[in-house]
Amino acid sequence: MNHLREMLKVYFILGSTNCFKDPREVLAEAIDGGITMFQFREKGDGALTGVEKFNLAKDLQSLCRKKQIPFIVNDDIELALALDADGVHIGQEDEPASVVREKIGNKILGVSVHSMEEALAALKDGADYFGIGPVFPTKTKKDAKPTRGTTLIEELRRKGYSTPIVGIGGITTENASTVMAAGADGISVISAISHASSPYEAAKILRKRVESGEKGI
Ligand SMILES: Cc1ncc(COP(=O)(O)OP(=O)(O)O)c(N)n1
Ligand SMILES: Cc1ncsc1CCOP(=O)(O)O
Ligand SMILES: [Mg+2]
Repeated sequence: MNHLREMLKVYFILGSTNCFKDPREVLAEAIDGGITMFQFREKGDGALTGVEKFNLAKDLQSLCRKKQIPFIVNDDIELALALDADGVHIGQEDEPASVVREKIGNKILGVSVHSMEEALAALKDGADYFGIGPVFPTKTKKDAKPTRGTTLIEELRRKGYSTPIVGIGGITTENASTVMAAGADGISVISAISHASSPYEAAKILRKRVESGEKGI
């Protein structure tokens, strides 16, 4: 867990409904471009289920393993355990974090939080990192909470909490540096990479922005 902060720098999330070409191709390019962590999130209209979902997850995990990129599963704890994934990400509408922590042992546990109260509860329940957002407007998650900018990230840092944090929601090469400046350890994106004409170039620029803190154009 020592390197969790480093691994969160450019955290790419993908499922088959987020891309216009084969997700395996998109992930392979994103890995070559420099993503540092990956989340399999198979959700939304037309999402795969059953054996098709399992097989896609297995293929994506195998791409991650070849390049030592941590592989996290969104929501589906049983899938994460079946694949021996590196961790899971859950939100406030998913299984309670305390129950998930019991099920997954010392695998990475990410929890979405939207307030100080949720953050403190998640810490008590064993969260390793927070996903905070949507920072900016997003079209990718239909049931996303209202956009709140970087206020919660700033509040947590101002109050001295050092828990690893990623900002999520509407993050692009242009605004990634704002999220880092607020105190995040990294940025989590779907469409900025999955919809890019070159997922390789998009991942490469995001990595550069996160590491240099430079504003994009
Ligand atoms: C890194 C990261 N942060 C937040 C989320 C959102 O999780 P959740 O609120 O459970 O919503 P869904 O992704 O399940 O629709 C995330 N997945 N990853
Ligand atoms: C999963 C999730 N949780 C909060 S916003 C969001 C969607 C992020 O997608 P994008 O990077 O395309 O805005
Ligand atoms: Mg969820």
